[in-house]
Amino acid sequence: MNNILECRNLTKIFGTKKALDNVTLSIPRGRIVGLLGPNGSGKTTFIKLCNQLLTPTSGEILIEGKRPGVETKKIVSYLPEKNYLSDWMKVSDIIGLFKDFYDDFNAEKAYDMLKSLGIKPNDRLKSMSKGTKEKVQLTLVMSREAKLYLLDEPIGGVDPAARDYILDTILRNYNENATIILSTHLISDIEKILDDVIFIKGGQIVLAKTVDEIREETGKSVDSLFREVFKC
Ligand SMILES: Nc1ncnc2c1ncn2[C@@H]1O[C@H](COP(=O)(O)OP(=O)(O)OP(=O)(O)O)[C@@H](O)[C@H]1O
Repeated sequence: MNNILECRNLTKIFGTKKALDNVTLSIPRGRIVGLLGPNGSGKTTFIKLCNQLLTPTSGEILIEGKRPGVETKKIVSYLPEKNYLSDWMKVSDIIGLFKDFYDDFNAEKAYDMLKSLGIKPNDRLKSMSKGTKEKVQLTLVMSREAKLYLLDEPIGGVDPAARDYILDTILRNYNENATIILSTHLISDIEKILDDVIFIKGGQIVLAKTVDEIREETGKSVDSLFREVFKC
């Protein structure tokens, strides 16, 4: 099976709001995919459906051929848009927690990455800035040897100087057979690491191409094309 994720006619309706509207997609292994769209376009809804935090109104998602559930959670590493770690915890406590929870968690890798970001095992979350907490959370998620990483706004709260460093860290630490799907508004920062992009608007996919195709066909960067497609 070449695709790590497939969804067919996926629809999610909240009350009268169609957050996702008949989305059909295939995402291959070994790709870094940007899920890009304006506020309220359905990015978080899609990522939550992949993690079984929401259930589809109709249609289906298959991850390695299986519907989201206990089995898929073993191979999916998920970074939610909000910080869910308790403030009283030390970095070493959180690493212990991840080790207990996930068989594929590599604690040595996590400690190495955190060290290079200047974060110590005894540091407590409550003493950290929002951006530093985000770095900790992203490091933990990327320290799993997962097959699919779902990152919802991974660098939103991190200062511009640290963004490149974090993106390099992601690239250096992920296995090339795995796939990363990340949602972001910070397209110009992130486009250099992307293989593919998906533009989503009003819950519908309006474009799904490789970054090379976009550059060859339009002569534009992903950021410029995004600004054109989503001009207010
Ligand atoms: N629990 C909910 N109840 C009602 N409506 C919701 C709920 N969750 C999302 N929506 C609506 O569904 C649509 C898609 O929301 P979603 O959070 O997926 O967008 P997004 O692309 O992630 O936005 P942002 O970039 O602002 O984070 C929005 O119109 C939102 O208001």
